[in-house]
Amino acid sequence: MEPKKTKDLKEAFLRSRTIDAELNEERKKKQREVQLLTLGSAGSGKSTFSKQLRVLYGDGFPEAERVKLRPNVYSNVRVAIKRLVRAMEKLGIQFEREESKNSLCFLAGVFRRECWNAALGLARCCLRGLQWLDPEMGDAQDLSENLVSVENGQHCYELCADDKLSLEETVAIRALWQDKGVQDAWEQRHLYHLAESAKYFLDNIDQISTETYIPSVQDILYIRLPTTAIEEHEFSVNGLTYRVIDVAGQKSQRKKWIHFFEGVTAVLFFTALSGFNELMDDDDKVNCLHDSLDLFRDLAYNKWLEQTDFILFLNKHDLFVEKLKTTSIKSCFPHYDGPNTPEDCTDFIQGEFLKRKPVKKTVYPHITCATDTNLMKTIISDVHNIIVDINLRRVALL
Ligand SMILES: Nc1nc2c(ncn2[C@@H]2O[C@H](COP(=O)(O)OP(=O)(O)OP(=O)(O)O)[C@@H](O)[C@H]2O)c(=O)[nH]1
Ligand SMILES: [Mg+2]
Repeated sequence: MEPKKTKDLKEAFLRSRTIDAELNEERKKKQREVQLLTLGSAGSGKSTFSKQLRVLYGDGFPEAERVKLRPNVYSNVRVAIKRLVRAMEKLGIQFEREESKNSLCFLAGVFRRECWNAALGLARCCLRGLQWLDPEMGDAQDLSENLVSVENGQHCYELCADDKLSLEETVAIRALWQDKGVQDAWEQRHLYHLAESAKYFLDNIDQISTETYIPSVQDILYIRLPTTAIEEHEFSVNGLTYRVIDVAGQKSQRKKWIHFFEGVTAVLFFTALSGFNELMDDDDKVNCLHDSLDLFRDLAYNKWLEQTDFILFLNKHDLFVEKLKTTSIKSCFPHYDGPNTPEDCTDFIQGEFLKRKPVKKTVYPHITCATDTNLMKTIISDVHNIIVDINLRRVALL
């Protein structure tokens, strides 16, 4: 019979070999899998980046999927025209043409229906509050967050997402968009909040209102639909599995982000360069770029992200270049005294971000236009190489 000591040794050896094999398998799996957390203010381009991954490495939005997004295009058109008209009131701008008032009257009926929908949304929130009184259903925090997001107009994108744009509505919207007063309000959009893609959709109102309209991939990239719940997407990119976590950028939603800090391979931080002369949608006292800089600093110094590298996307560069033709970044950075060229201004803003990180933290900046698929293909390929590097270092430490 085998002595007990030898038997124990054999068993211990086998156990250790199994553990080694499991660790090896785990390491290999980790080597192939990266967790990417997209962070940044509302509207900075986080979801558009995920959409580009889907275009380039996923199913590319097949027609059946694109049809489903048609109501979102209509919703963007309605929200845009409503905000433009409201801004005219606020800015004291008059319609150029008398007939525009009739168009507005007609649309007011549509907007009223929307108000009913909003009231319905609030009623649903109240119901949730009542459910909270019963400890087994919902929670109070959920109620207050929903109320905040209704107040911020976050839900209005979903509330006016009818599946049809009637002929009368199309005619009225087109007439208003062509009115000089509305165009003046568009020119002054930095004074209130309006999605930049408004022009893209309003210019194409004739095409998108046809019965046979199916949004193109480009249309989908331009749709503005604020993220309201954390979304996870998985893509296979050059042999790596990307698990991308897309969060809601609104101020009221940011406290939820911390739950996703653990196990992150890299943070993809998005900022909208063009926000330098804009106010936030959810806090109209705060400049968008200043908010983004503060947010970046808070995250770069966050102790849970101490070991995590950041990839910084200086996004909406196309809109930034356009704005610089008429506006100086001095409105945002009064101490800036360099030339107002896109190169100098981008360099300066990049420097402002890099100033707001701990010395030891690695941040990889990229200048991007998230709606441009060709450009993003190159950017994602560069970012991929960085992610491979980060991942190799991370796995070596395991
Ligand atoms: N012109 C232009 N538009 C962009 C760019 N990046 C994003 N957009 C548009 O900006 C809007 C907001 O982009 P999203 O990707 O939804 O922003 P987000 O960061 O996910 O916002 P939240 O979900 O609210 O946190 C969309 O209408 C996009 O089409 C860009 O580089 N250039
Ligand atoms: Mg989003």
